[in-house]
Amino acid sequence: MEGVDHLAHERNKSEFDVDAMKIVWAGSPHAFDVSDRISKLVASDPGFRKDNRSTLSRKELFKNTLRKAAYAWKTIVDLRLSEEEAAKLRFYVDEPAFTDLHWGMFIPAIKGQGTEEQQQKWLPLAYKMQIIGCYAQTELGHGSNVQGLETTATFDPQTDEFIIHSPTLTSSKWWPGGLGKVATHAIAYARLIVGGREHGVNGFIVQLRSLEDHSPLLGITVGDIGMKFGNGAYNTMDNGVLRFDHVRIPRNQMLMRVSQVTCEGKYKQSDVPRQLVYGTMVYVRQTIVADASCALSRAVCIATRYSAVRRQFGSQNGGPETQVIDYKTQQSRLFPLLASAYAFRFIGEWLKWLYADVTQRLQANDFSTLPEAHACTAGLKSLTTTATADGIEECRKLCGGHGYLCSSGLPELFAVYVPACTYEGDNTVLLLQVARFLMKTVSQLGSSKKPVGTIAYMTRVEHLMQCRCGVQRGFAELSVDLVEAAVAHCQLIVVSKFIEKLQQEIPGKGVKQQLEVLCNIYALFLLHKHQGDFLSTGCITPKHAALANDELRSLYSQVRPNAIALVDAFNYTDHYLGSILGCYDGNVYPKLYEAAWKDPLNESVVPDGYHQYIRPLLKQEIRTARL
Ligand SMILES: CCCCCCCCCCCCC/C=C/C(=O)SCCNC(=O)CCNC(=O)[C@H](O)C(C)(C)COP(=O)(O)OP(=O)(O)OC[C@H]1O[C@@H](n2cnc3c(N)ncnc32)[C@H](O)[C@@H]1OP(=O)(O)O
Ligand SMILES: Cc1cc2nc3c(=O)[nH]c(=O)nc-3n(C[C@H](O)[C@H](O)[C@H](O)COP(=O)(O)OP(=O)(O)OC[C@H]3O[C@@H](n4cnc5c(N)ncnc54)[C@H](O)[C@@H]3O)c2cc1C
Repeated sequence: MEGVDHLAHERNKSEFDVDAMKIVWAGSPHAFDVSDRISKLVASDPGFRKDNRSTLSRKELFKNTLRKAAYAWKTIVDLRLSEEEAAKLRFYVDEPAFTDLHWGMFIPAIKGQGTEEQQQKWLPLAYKMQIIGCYAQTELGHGSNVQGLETTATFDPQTDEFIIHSPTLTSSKWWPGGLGKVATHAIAYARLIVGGREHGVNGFIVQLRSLEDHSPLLGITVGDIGMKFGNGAYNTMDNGVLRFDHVRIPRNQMLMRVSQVTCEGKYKQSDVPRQLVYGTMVYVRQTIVADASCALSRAVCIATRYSAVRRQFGSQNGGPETQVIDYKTQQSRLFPLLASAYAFRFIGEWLKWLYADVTQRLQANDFSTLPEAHACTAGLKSLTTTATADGIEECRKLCGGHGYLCSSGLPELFAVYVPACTYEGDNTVLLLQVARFLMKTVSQLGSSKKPVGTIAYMTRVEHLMQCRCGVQRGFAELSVDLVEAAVAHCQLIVVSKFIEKLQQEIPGKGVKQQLEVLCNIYALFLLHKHQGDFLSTGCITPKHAALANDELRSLYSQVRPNAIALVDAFNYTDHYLGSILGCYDGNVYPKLYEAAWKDPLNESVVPDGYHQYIRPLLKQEIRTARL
């Protein structure tokens, strides 16, 4: 039944103002307006169609991505979209592409690590896309260990140039997105060598391809690294391999905000900390946290709508069967994910604020909050991406068999999302950074350096004061426990920032009450999941644990009538969701049926290969067949 809203009865049950919740989710009325307008613009333009990705070959898929990126750019220019609107457009086009790295890493790297002069030269070219950049840090042999990179940048005072070289196979750059087939330039990370002395890893702007015919420049070997996990999915991206054979670049193409090399061959270090060379990663980790809530909310929206449509068992007197969303077991798997989507939204918002704050301080040469910003971005990136990847897979299972169909949107979402647990820092490696920060803080307890911000609570934990002397010993031996401690620390940040959000004024009938229910679910679900730890450390009693479980059950019942409205508040178009199971009107079965017939396998009734392989089998002629 086209045009009928099969979820209308669910929408009528909701007890809060959905439009007001949409504003809370978007962050502000302005952000809602931009997001709403641009998502509809993309959804209504056939040029941004994406429902055929899983059936295209890699070459077709990639060419289609190039077309879409060019079309998106034309739309941005023709409609004179602002930077904010353009970023939203790329987001709603929803296809990983070289442009993510150009706007998301290449430009931020120049802004963060380039001098004023370098920014003036390179940024206008990059903003107009007259050059296209990528971020070439990882090598075949080293990704996590940035100090272990092998590419060299040796200063030649005779010519005032750097010689960029890949001395070994393992020094080949490997993975950078956009590098394989598109980027004209890279920020390449290499060990800086001046006058025979090494000065650590630094970034260099290196031109890779001709701006006339796109052919690789002298000394550059470059290509794509091959197919990745999943059909379609991240294969729209040209992750690349790159080797340098004594490639010469002018001296002023070393990014020189953190350290400089003069034409006489003198190395100078600014008074900014060396860690600023890692600044682009801090920036991107923060955007990844903000994106986690988008990916998780998308999966949750699909699973929630479908759970209200799907019925199994429980028919009485010939009446309808039970909606699967009414099963307590379904609720206990789904609603904590719904709560997590909201929790991650707010932690993403807070992290954006923290990042803006640290950036402002850095500009004023105040570096005091950098370690906390690094720990928060690293830890929250790890926590939210792990939970989101696991959450998407759980949503697929919550949709039963149909969740496994590409038309559910969930397999592709998982395949695109799961590398977020690895890129921008392997999640375990990042948690070890948080653990290092926590241990350093513990060792300083009782000194004049008082912990502030997200670690202020440490002074209130009696036990920590007692163990502060021994923390620098046995880090590696205790790393498994330390990683768990790092996760707990990050969860504490998420919960406390959710609670802080609720202390603000939140307009709209019933909106705050719904958020309170979700916040309680988020916190109590964690307590339930880790009750062993809480009980064994004496933080709670068995009675507390039982009470938490009772409360969770009651909270799930409170969410149930509002579940559909809570996912409607994400304001996702059917185009963005890309899921038959999650479509707004809930008209799932006719759409699934229709989609099946559009599969290329159904183009002919008798398949290609029948005469060659099936008929000889059936006729027992397999021995004489030419296979
Ligand atoms: C369709 C949607 C589009 C959305 C668009 C969004 C854009 C996003 C695009 C997403 C696409 C993703 C593309 C992926 C890109 C990449 O993956 S780029 C490569 C990323 N690589 C990594 O993340 C590598 C991870 N490794 C590291 O970060 C580091 O090497 C390390 C693990 C931190 C260790 O470094 P090392 O120098 O050995 O450090 P330590 O000795 O451990 O520490 C020294 C001190 O420095 C401090 N520190 C470390 N890192 C930072 C930092 N980033 N900032 C500030 N400080 C840092 C560390 O804490 C130590 O401090 P002290 O203890 O005080 O000494
Ligand atoms: C889709 C995708 C896109 C990417 N895009 C880019 C890009 O644009 N530019 C770029 O430069 N790079 C890019 N990368 C590379 C990415 O940043 C690295 O893969 C990532 O940093 C992890 O490093 P690694 O591959 O060396 O993992 P490894 O460090 O080799 O990890 C392997 C295992 O070892 C463990 N491990 C490693 N070190 C430690 C330790 N000290 N203690 C305990 N365990 C440890 C890890 O936890 C992991 O389980 C991309 C990667 C992917 C998958």
